[in-house]
Amino acid sequence: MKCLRLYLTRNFGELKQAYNKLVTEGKITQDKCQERVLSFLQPLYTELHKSPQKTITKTVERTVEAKVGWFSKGNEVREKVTTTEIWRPIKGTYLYGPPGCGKTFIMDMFYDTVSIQQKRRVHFNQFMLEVHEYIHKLNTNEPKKGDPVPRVGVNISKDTRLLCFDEFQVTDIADAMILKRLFGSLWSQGVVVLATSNRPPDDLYYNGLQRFLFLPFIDDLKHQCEIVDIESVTDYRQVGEEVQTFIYPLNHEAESKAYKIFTRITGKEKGKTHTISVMQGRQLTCRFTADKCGMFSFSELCDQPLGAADYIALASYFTHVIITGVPNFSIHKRDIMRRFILLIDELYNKKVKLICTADSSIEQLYSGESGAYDEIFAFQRTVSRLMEMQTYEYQETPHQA
Ligand SMILES: Nc1ncnc2c1ncn2[C@@H]1O[C@H](COP(=O)(O)OP(=O)(O)OP(=O)(O)O)[C@@H](O)[C@H]1O
Repeated sequence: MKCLRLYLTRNFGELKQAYNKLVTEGKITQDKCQERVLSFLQPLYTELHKSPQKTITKTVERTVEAKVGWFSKGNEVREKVTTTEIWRPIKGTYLYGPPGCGKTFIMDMFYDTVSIQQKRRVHFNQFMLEVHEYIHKLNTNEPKKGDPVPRVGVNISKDTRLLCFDEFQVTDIADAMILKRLFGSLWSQGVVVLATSNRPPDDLYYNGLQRFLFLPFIDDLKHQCEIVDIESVTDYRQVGEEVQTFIYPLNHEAESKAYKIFTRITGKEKGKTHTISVMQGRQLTCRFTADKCGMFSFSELCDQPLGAADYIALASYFTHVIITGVPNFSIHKRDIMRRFILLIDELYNKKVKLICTADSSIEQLYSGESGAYDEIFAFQRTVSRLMEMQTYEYQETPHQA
């Protein structure tokens, strides 16, 4: 418990100094919108270094018991007072804006600069997979203890003071239905949330099923976090120099190029089957692989019932992925498109080197349709990422298994 009590005070402006250093060293371009976000984050940074880190809370549980006996009158009220230590509550930050403008970069800088030990930075999809696995475990091991979701929150809070989420997005009804209870529990324990997202809170789970049940979570989010719009239009992913890893249109030449690239990467003409483990004992069979390079048809990856867990396993194992036959997208095949968006997110997060053969150029893969609000937004991020994945800079970034 002692290590939780930090008696540090940090210099105001430390975050800005870290940013200025990167500018001076020529590693990044000075950006007014990012500097404005830093000024919003500075109070959170300062608060996180103040002591005490923990505070005592009192919970009073009242039960009413009927009096039994000849002379009993009415009911008896009993009170049980429990005192617990929680993190001192601090308002978090929800940072949103368009793809590629540096939200993750700012959050990572914040995360690296904060010197508390009880911090965790995680991709939102990965976090929710872990939460569902945890719920499953509690339901199996402690079936009589009631709703497992708040207990998951309390357990997470034991060693987490600051939770940084990259890419907060809600597309799954299973996630949408537990977020209020999960985050309610985290916030009641004083956990601070810092999240990045492409969408303002009011647009989360925009066309989702039973959205009315999700809306109370949005109110809580706005109450618990400062909502910050980065207000930037710069997409830094478009700036880099490109290498051609997106081959189009689909024809015999494109296909033979894909095989040549496989041979160049692996030194082998033919691939063999390899099975990788996914969560909860599931396995994913990859038909054409050599070393850490896997070649897949688009339909093998996106026209099958695969999800985030499969794509995370894939992106963790392979350093290079070749996808053949990426089609032009349409809202009429929404599931296929959503899986592709998810797949690219995970490959990008782990810095997997991606080679695709496709119907058309990255910019022309999806032209948007009326009523496809969610998809148009989400696909903008995919386009931005596919662009960056073609740059020399990305190609030289090590795989993050
Ligand atoms: N000021 C800057 N100067 C140069 N490069 C930058 C700057 N800010 C961010 N970048 C780079 O731009 C790329 C995109 O940044 P980042 O991933 O943070 O964007 P994002 O807003 O989180 O995008 P998305 O919404 O798609 O997740 C990264 O490679 C990052 O290092």
